[in-house]
Amino acid sequence: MGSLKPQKPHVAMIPTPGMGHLIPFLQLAKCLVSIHGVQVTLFVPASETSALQTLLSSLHLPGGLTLINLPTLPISDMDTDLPVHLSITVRESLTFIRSSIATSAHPPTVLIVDMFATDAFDVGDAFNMTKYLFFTSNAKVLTFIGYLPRFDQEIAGEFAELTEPIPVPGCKPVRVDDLDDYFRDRKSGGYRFLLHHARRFNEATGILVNTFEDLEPQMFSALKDGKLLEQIPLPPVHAVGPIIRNPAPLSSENECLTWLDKHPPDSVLFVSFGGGGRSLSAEQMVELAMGLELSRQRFLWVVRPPQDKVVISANYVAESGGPNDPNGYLPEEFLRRIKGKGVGMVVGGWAPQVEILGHAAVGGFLSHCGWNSTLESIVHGVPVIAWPLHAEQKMNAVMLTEDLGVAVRVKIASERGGAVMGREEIERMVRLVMEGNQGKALRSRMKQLTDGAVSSVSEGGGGSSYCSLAQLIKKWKL
Ligand SMILES: O=c1ccn([C@@H]2O[C@H](COP(=O)(O)OP(=O)(O)O[C@H]3O[C@H](CO)[C@@H](O)[C@H](O)[C@H]3O)[C@@H](O)[C@H]2O)c(=O)[nH]1
Repeated sequence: MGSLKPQKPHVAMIPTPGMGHLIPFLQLAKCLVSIHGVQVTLFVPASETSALQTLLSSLHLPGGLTLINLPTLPISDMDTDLPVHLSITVRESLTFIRSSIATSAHPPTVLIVDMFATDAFDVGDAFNMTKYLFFTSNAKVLTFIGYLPRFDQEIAGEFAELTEPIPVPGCKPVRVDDLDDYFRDRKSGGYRFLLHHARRFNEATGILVNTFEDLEPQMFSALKDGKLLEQIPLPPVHAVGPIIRNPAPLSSENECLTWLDKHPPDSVLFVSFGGGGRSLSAEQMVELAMGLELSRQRFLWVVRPPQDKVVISANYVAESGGPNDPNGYLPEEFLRRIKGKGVGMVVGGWAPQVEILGHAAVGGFLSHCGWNSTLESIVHGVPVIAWPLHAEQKMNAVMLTEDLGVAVRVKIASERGGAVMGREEIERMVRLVMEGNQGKALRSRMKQLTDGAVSSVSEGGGGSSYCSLAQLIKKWKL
């Protein structure tokens, strides 16, 4: 595990697979090493995805950060609910992690795990480590999940039968429609695993959250008030964000960035549904394509194969998990037209999202509201069209639209995949954000959040997130 100066705290970090969890873990690790002088060993989940390989190969690892690749696991018949998949992957890796720590010349004394990796607390206990959780979403979602064990005991039937929103202490009540589908069945694997981890949250000495206090001021004043913690058994919560990937030096060879260079400020809508957890149906993708075209706004769309397999026409079959080539699942005439007019660009697979959002030409983001994407749009001052798909994304969309006023949201029926959102409605939302006064108002509110985000992590300005992390590390050095 490399050499370790005795005075440096050594931290082991255990993320779960999936770019939305791995990217903030890698970034926190880099920040602990480069800014705070901590030694970090991070266990990288096994994954063959090209996105992960690209990310890892582009990383400039600072001395003091060691990555250990976890072995690929022979897991078959995996439940499709994400919490199950992530949790089992961690459980199956614990023997490897345990022996890796046992044979380390300078064993880590602090353990930081993902919200779906609380089973790794057993390893922390075995080596007498101080245990923390790094929660890769926001404080509101953390509080909701922290409250779940108690609420689970209090309700009798299914969540879907509740006639009122869920009254979570310290936050605005949460509507059942804004929860992931596995909340509709309390016996589902997704629900049971989430509850299992929530019950273990308070084994941690503290929880680091990828947010900043000025973004969720009411939440943090409630969390600092002892009364909330009497109702929700959470350990101390520390806002340490926004922790997002640093932009790489702009590459003149990247086709997305060179295309953006040709367009005026705030004139391009960026469209992306995240790191690959879910995608739209084939039918919905065609409506989105047509809606974008009808809006007459410029767009840059990162497309992924549709969720389902649908025959759209005699020569066009959209197939789930198919290759990342948009020609395979978007109508040929659409691709030809937008290329001819130069109004849009469609790329398959993975794009440099942070660099794109930081480009002056980008003036709006149609997003699934994954928390990393949300933080990246806040840091770069880009207003959002919220199109949440699963996990806690609907709660994030509520925060962006109802609490912060920096987004508009698509019709909820289409988020569930139960109804297809038509091209005219999509056209209307795109125009709302990209044209006129409403778009300007959203953009100007977003820029105010940008200022708060940047100052919270500033070292010189004594930002709140910078100081929270520095204080924790001081304790680890004792
Ligand atoms: O083409 C792409 C697509 C994604 N990204 C990056 O990948 C990350 C994606 O993270 P996120 O926006 O959070 O989406 P998911 O991958 O869907 O994230 C999962 O994890 C998040 C953090 O817990 C949750 O908020 C989400 O709901 C959950 O789906 C971001 O940093 C993006 O910049 C790229 O760089 N290029």
